[in-house]
Amino acid sequence: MYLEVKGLKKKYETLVLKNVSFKLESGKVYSLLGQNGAGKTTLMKILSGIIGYDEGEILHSAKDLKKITYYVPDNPVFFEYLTGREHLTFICRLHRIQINNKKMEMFLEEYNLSDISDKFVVDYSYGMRNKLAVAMAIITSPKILLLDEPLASLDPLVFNSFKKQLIQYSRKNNIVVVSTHILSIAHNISDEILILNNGTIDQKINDFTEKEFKDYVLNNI
Ligand SMILES: Nc1ncnc2c1ncn2[C@@H]1O[C@H](COP(=O)(O)OP(=O)(O)OP(=O)(O)O)[C@@H](O)[C@H]1O
Repeated sequence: MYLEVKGLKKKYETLVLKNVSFKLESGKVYSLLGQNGAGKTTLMKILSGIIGYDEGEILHSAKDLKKITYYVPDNPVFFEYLTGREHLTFICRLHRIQINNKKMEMFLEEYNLSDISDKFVVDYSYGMRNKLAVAMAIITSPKILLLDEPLASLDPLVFNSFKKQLIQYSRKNNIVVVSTHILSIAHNISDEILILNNGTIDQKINDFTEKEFKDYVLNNI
């Protein structure tokens, strides 16, 4: 699976994306970085087909990009009085995915959700909600997983297991894009970085040390 964006433009009242070009390949995690209002959410919504764009091209090897892409927003919405397990079952039904009890238990175990799976979401912390939102995406096996600031609220232990899971997921021939403001997370998790600045993208392989990474991003953001 590959995806190439060429000369993408998106205008609201002002031109937010002026000339955005980059390439994504299966098997990699990408961090999407940029100042508040740079256009990260706009770009993710365009990639997932939620909103359109004004000019440019999105080239890809998929039959239907919308069907293989899953966007997790920064403020996911839940049914407060359904449990985590019920949300996962619901999303599987919506995507016509068969999942038996044994598989569901394995999935809950793998994503460290067993303890909270039978609680109502109304009782979840912010971090738990983010975990559930990402699990709901992963259980549908999207080839392109777009995560809008999902990691900020996770404690270091949960973050570490989360990081492993996202990297593992990408290595199964999938693309993972994570938007974040936390540079140590971006450095830790990504194979490549996409810096959105002034409506264009700078794409770089992440072979930086953490200090080099921070210096580079801060000078180019
Ligand atoms: N539906 C909309 N109508 C008009 N303007 C919009 C709309 N959505 C976003 N914008 C504007 O587009 C710009 C980019 O917003 P976007 O949410 O994509 O940025 P972002 O990089 O995700 O920001 P943040 O890091 O703060 O989440 C902002 O100036 C925002 O006000």
